[in-house]
Amino acid sequence: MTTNSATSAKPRPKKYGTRDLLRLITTNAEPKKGLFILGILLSFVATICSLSITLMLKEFIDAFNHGNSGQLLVKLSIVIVLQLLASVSSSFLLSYTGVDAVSKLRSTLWDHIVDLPIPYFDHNRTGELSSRVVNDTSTIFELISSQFSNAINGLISIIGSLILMLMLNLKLTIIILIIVPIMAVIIIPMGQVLARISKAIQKETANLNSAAVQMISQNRLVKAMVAEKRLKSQGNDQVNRIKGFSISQIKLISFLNPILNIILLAAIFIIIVYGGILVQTNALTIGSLVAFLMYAVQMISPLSSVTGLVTAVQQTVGATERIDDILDTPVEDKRLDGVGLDSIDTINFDHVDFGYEADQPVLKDINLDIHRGERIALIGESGSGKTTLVSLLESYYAPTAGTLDVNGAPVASYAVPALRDQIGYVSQEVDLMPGTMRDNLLLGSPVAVTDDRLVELLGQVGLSDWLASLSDGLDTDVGERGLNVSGGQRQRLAIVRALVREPSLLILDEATASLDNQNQEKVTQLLATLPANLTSITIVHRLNQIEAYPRILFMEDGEITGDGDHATLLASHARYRDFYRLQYQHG
Ligand SMILES: Nc1ncnc2c1ncn2[C@@H]1O[C@H](COP(=O)(O)OP(=O)(O)OP(=O)(O)O)[C@@H](O)[C@H]1O
Repeated sequence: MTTNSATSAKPRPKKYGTRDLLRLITTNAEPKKGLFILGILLSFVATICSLSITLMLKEFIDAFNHGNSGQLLVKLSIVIVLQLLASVSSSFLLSYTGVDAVSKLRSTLWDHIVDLPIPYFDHNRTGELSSRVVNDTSTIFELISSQFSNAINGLISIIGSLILMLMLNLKLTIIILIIVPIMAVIIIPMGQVLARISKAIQKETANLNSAAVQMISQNRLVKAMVAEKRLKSQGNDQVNRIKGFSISQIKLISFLNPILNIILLAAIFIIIVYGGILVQTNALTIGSLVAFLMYAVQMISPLSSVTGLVTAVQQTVGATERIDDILDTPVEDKRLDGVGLDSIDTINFDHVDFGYEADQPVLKDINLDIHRGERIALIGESGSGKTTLVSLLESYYAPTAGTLDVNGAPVASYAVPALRDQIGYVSQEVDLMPGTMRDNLLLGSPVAVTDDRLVELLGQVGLSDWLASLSDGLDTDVGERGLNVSGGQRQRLAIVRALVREPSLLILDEATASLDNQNQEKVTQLLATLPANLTSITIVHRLNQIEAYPRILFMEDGEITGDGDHATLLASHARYRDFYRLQYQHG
C-alpha cells in the first residue's frame, strides 16, 4: 500500500557492526576531522610525555645518587608542563568534537523526525522516538568524546610501556607478559557479560522513558479512571527491571576491580622481589626498578579501557541501529517541484477508496464534489471515516483507488506546502505548542499578521475578555502543554490559528467534549460569518446546531450515504433521522 510503504525503512544488513557505526558518525554527525585528529595527536604527545617522565624519573633517581640531578630536574619540569598542556588541550578538543558531532546528529535526527510522514507516527511510540533523540545519541557522544580517546591513549601507553620495559629489563618484562594474558582472560569474558547487561539496561531505560512520557501526558486520564495504582505498579516493575540489571552490573564490576587490583599487586610484588634481587646484584639500578614498576602500572591500568572500547562499540552499535531505523525511513514527499496553489476552488472525490491497512477498507467508493464557499457539515457514527476523509485532503495519506482532484488536477500534483497553506485545519485534539499566545496563533502562518488582526479574530471567537484577563496579552506563555488554557479556549484558539493563515478551505474536526453549548454556538455563528468564498468542512459530533449548515454529508461505515440540507435529509434519510433525534433528545 502506498501510504504504509512510506513508513518502512530501507532493507538493512542482518547484523549491525562497527562499519555501520562509522558510517552513521561520518555521514550524519560529520565530526570535525581536523580537530579530532589534532586531539588524538595531542593525546599521543601527552602519553609519550608520561612515558618519558617515568624514564626521566629513573635517570633522576640514578643521578641523584651521584649528585647530578639539577639539569634533569629542569628537563623533567618542562616535560611535565608539556604533558599537562597536551592532555588539557587534547581532552578539550576530543570532548568538543564529540559535543559538536552529537549536536549535528541530534539536529539531523530532529529534522528528520519532523519531516517523517504521518503514517510513521501512527506506528511508533512517542517515548521511544524521544529516547532515540536523547539517549541513543548520548551513547554515541560518550564513545566519540571519551571512550575512544581513552582507548587510543591506553593502547599507546601499553605499547610504549612495553617497549620501554623491554629496554630496561627483559626478564622482568617476561614476568609482566605472563601476568597480562591472565588478566585478559578475566577481563574479556566479563566485559562481554557487562556489554549484554548494559544493552539490557539501555533497552529498559528507553522503555521507562516511553512509559514516563505516556504517564505524564495521560495523567488526567489515569486520575479519571482511578488507575493510579495500576500505573504505579507498572512504573515500579519497569524501575525494578532496570534495578535488577544494574545490580548485576554492579556485582560484576565490584568483583572485577578487586580481582584486577590483586593481580596488579601480585605483579608489583613479584617485580619488587625479583627486581630487588637484581638491584642487589647490580644487574639493575634503583631508578630502573622504580621506572619499571611505573611502566608496569602504565601498561596494566589502561587494559580495561582498551577492552572496554569493544563493549562501548557494541553498545553504540545498538544505538546506531535504532537511529538508523529512523534515518532510513523516507521523509514525507513534499513534492516541492509540484504545482503551486492560490486557492482551493473545487474538490472532487471520484470513486475514492482508502484503507490504513491493505485488507481493511476505511473509505469506500467516495464520490463528492465540493465548490468554493460551501459550508459543509460532515457527520456520522464514530469510526465511520470522517477524519480519514479530511486527512486525504491534507495529503497525509493517498487514496488507494480512485482519484482526488483539487481545481481539476490530482491532489498529488500540488506541492504539499502550497496545498496545506490553503487549508486551515483544526483537529479534535487541540494541542498548543510551548511559547507565547502569539507564537501559537502564528504557528507556520504563510502570511504576515498584525496584532490588531489577531485581537479582532480572538474577539470573533469570543475570547476578547479572556485575552484582556491575561497579564501579558499576546505575549503570555501558554505553558508547556497549554495546560493553563481550557479545552474550549484551546479549540477557539486553534480556530483563530487556522484563520490567520487566510485559507480557502477550513477543516474543523469539532471537539466533542471541549465546547459547552454556549461556546459551540459561538463557533457555529463564527462559521456563518466567515467570508463567503471560504469553504468549510466541519466534522460535527453534536447536532444541536446542524440546521445552520446548508449542506450535510452523512457517513456510514466508510461511505457517504446522505448529502443534502437538514430538511432534505430529515425527510429522506432514515439513519440521519434516527441519528438526529437520538442526539437531539440527549442535547
Ligand atoms: N492511523 C490509523 N491507523 C489505522 N486505522 C485507523 C487510523 N485512524 C483511524 N483508523 C481507523 O479508521 C476508521 C475510521 O476512523 P476515523 O477516525 O476516520 O473515524 P471518524 O468517523 O472520524 O471517528 P470519530 O468520530 O470517532 O472521530 C476507524 O475504524 C479507525 O479505527
